[in-house]
Amino acid sequence: MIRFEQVAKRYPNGHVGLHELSFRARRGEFLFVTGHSGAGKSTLLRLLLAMERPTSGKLLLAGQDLGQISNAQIPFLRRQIGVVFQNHQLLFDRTVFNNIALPLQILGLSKPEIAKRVDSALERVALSDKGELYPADLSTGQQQRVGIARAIVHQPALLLADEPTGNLDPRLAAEIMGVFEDINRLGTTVLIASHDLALIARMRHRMLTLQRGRLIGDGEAGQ
Ligand SMILES: Nc1ncnc2c1ncn2[C@@H]1O[C@H](COP(=O)(O)OP(=O)(O)OP(=O)(O)O)[C@@H](O)[C@H]1O
Repeated sequence: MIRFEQVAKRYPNGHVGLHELSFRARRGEFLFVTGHSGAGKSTLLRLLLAMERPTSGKLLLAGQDLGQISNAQIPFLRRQIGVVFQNHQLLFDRTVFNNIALPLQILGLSKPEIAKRVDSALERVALSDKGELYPADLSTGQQQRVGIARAIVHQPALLLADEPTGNLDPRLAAEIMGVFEDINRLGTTVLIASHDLALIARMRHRMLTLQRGRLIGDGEAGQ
């Protein structure tokens, strides 16, 4: 599903985001990317989203070469990916239902199809009864669940998350990680960038450790 072959990213100002990073992830895997601030986690995610291009090396996502794809192909690439942010970026003047529906409205799906998919996404994050509420009516953990529902509503093959539990207390953070595991069990590949080592260690998934743009560890967390 994901293949980094000696991928390097050097920013125009000379900063190096990644140094010749190589790893592969299979379809259906659950993996964490961890490392201190500046280690290259966000760079890795931005490369997968084609927000940045590799400076050298080869990066393949579902068989597509992200160093070579044209700008016109990028929207099609992003339809295969869902993204969860730390501050979920919900629209507070829209209901929960309409927040989740937004990506499907942009894709031009019919109203009945949108309703069906939003209901299914709400069910997957255990918020079926909250669709008509507004984000301000929800707790922080519930708001993050809405962010996850919005990220999976177009049924992406790959779900990326950048510090998705950064604002949550340990109990809620563990709960949100459980939601990611449920989604993964249904076949979605999940890649989460996080520096919460205590939480990651309890989850026993694959963990890639970056340090100053280099891969210094690849194995099961907590080992
Ligand atoms: N847009 C950019 N322009 C220039 N340098 C950048 C840019 N983005 C990241 N960098 C540099 O690349 C390196 C890796 O940064 P990156 O944001 O990928 O790390 P990170 O692990 O996500 O850090 P954090 O946990 O703080 O978000 C850092 O040295 C950073 O200064």
